[in-house]
Amino acid sequence: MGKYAQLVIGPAGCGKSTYCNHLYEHCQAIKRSVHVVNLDPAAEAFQYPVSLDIRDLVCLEDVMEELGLGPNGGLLYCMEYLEDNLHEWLGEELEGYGDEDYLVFDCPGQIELYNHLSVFRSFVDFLKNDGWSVCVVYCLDAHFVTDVAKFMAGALQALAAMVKLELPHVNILTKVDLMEDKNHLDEFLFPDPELLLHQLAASTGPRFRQLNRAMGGLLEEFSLVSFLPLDITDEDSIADILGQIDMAIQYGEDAEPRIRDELEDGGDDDDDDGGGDGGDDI
Ligand SMILES: Nc1nc2c(ncn2[C@@H]2O[C@H](COP(=O)(O)OP(=O)(O)OP(=O)(O)O)[C@@H](O)[C@H]2O)c(=O)[nH]1
Ligand SMILES: [Mg+2]
Repeated sequence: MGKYAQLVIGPAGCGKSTYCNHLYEHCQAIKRSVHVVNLDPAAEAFQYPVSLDIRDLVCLEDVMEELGLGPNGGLLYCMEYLEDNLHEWLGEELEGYGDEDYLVFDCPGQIELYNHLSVFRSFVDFLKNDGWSVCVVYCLDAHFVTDVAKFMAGALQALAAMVKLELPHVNILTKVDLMEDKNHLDEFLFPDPELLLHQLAASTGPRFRQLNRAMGGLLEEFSLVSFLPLDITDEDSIADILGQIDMAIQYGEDAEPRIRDELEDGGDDDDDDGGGDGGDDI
């Protein structure tokens, strides 16, 4: 069936790890197997079971202590260390995973890691070469939609990651359950640059008009920036998101032929209860 992965990225504290945990629990409930990988060398506690952990390779605390670096410099060092050890460490770890496996990479929150450094580009290139179909899941906190200027900045960051990583890409607006007023939510989920520009003009001085227009034009030209809402209190919300990601990476597309092949091979299935009625063609 193939090997599939999500790379969950986004600004600090936007809800990446919460999304990973929520997705893990949803998959448990629907009996779908996923493995969550911690790629944050500074992470301390997890709500999900960690299948693979960057801290087995490099840990922020040790780096800060041994090299006398601060938290930001230390994190950059850790991620560059990961980049230098992709083949040795990740390659070896991934040998334990194969066809039909689904990994979810919970990444650290500094956006310069995606936009300024080459580590994530090298990381996804490595996964692609190793046969993984990867979808980038870009998380943005719903508080970004309380202010048009903030939203534009967030959408442009998402666009930059999209362009930099060149992968199937899904944007998620997290923490929607915390929004008091959801009346204007749709305007941000499917942003219309013209409308946003109009609102932006009301909150910024006239000398920014051209700059605002250029940024709006950029979003319009790519017409790629739309968001799926994540409300962790609503199970349908995570199911919809997973469905969109499945479509983006064509997860399960060849599942049907596999079932057919198994039936043609005699189909002496071990467990299933009432599944065998007829079964001539599916
Ligand atoms: N109500 C609500 N709280 C959330 C949601 N997502 C995250 N939070 C809270 O926001 C805080 C940060 O969430 P995390 O999931 O740790 O965010 P993160 O993006 O993994 O953070 P870093 O890894 O540090 O960049 C935590 O207190 C979460 O409980 C959400 O969808 N709804
Ligand atoms: Mg996290």
